[in-house]
Amino acid sequence: MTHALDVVGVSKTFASGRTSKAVLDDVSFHVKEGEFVSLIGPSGSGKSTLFHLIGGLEKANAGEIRIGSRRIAPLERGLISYMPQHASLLPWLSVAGNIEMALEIAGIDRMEARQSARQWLARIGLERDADSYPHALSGGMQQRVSFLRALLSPQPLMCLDEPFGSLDALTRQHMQTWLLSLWEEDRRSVLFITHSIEEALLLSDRILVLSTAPAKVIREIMVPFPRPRGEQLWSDPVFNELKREIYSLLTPAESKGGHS
Ligand SMILES: Nc1ncnc2c1ncn2[C@@H]1O[C@H](COP(=O)(O)OP(=O)(O)OP(=O)(O)O)[C@@H](O)[C@H]1O
Repeated sequence: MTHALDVVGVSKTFASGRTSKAVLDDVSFHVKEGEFVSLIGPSGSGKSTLFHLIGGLEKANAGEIRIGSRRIAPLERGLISYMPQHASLLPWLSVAGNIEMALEIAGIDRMEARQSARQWLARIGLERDADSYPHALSGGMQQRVSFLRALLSPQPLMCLDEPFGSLDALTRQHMQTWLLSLWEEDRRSVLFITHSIEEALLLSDRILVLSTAPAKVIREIMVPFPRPRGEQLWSDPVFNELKREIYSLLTPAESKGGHS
């Protein structure tokens, strides 16, 4: 079966002058069609670097990346839809204009894009902000528009790089349940970076835990909760067990007071 993404034996070392830093060491994993996979790992473990390799912004030293059935050439771009940590909306276009542009890039003609953008904005509760410019929106609203742009982009794989990292706790929680309900209606293949164990457990079908750099995948966790999911998960004992398990994988032995 063809996967949405295959990362096979990928290694990456950054060299600068005489020094070099190995960031990824023989990393392999895949994302199935329609699957939501999260990457969680210590700070500096190369999660964003992986996205840069998949998105063609950096070149791997070894290994292969396939999107769908296509092996991507080094530095080949445009094959994924990408949502960064900070909303990257076009400041000179209105909110509706930003969405229309994503639809037009996806091949929808201008008149239809105009109509469809308004309908989508209504679906995410932003119909009244259609004519505003991005700078006039709150951080959470900007991220909703940014997510919608990624969702409407034509590429089948969405790579979301800690999209809620800069939001306050309450807004973040709202955004998680919002994303979940939208994604559950229209299951795209997603690779999601997060630092939050709860967020990964709430959203994902599978979680890949990375080690410190040079990073390897040290654990794959199948998330067993049925969908649709909601805040009832917080009180599920299995949720708390998995949370503890991931936490202990991410916490180095010395900071737990043990010896390795
Ligand atoms: N272009 C680059 N040149 C040199 N070193 C780099 C470059 N990009 C990333 N690095 C280094 O690679 C390592 C991994 O960085 P990366 O941003 O991928 O980690 P991360 O897991 O996404 O971190 P965080 O969770 O803190 O966002 C870091 O030590 C970083 O300094």
